Amino acid sequence: MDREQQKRLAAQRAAGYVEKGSVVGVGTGSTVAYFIDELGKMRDEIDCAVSSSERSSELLRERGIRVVDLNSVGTLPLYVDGADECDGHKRLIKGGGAALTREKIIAAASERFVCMIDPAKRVDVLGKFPLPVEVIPMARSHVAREIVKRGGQPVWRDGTVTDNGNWILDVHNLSIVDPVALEREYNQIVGVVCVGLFAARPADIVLIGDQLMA
Ligand SMILES: O=C(CO)[C@H](O)[C@H](O)COP(=O)(O)O
Repeated sequence: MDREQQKRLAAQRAAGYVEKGSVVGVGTGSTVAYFIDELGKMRDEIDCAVSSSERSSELLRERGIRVVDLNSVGTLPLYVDGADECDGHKRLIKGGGAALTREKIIAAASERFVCMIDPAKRVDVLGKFPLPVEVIPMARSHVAREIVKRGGQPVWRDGTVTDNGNWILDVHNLSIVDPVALEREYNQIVGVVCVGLFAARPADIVLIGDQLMA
């Protein structure tokens, strides 16, 4: 089975976690696009969605799903998103699609975070996928120097502007032994808006294709 089929299977299984009449938190990316297809089929059964990106909002509206602001709903019962890497503790690297900040906010505001991946993204140690860090544009060089001091190799994702008007540094050469500590450490660099490590708040449920990760 190819990766796209695995993503679609994960999205179909994730749709089983959506409760009738509820507000659904929706992530960003190609796997989430399959999930939005599934949500479209259930649009009369759900209330509305909170979206992590302009891209996902557009897809949701195209399928007749109302998109509302997180401030108007408070705590969400469910957030469904993809990831770039996932370790055995359901800790993630996210942000390949540059939506990490809104994704992390919605994950934090959700009671249950269901993450959908294909088998290639399951790793023992996070860090092979370059770690995305969203930065305030004027702080790009400062943050990059601070990351180099900490052993990382930051590369500016030139040309990418996030939905929040910020820039992305992708940090290469990491083998993340303690993801919670690294998330905390990078969060403390002035000018960092968000680190694409979801370790302090990992996923609750990980679907690898249609299989539940133990
Ligand atoms: O974090 C993300 C976007 O910021 C995505 O969830 C991540 O990049 C995975 O994307 P895809 O499902 O296209 O492989």
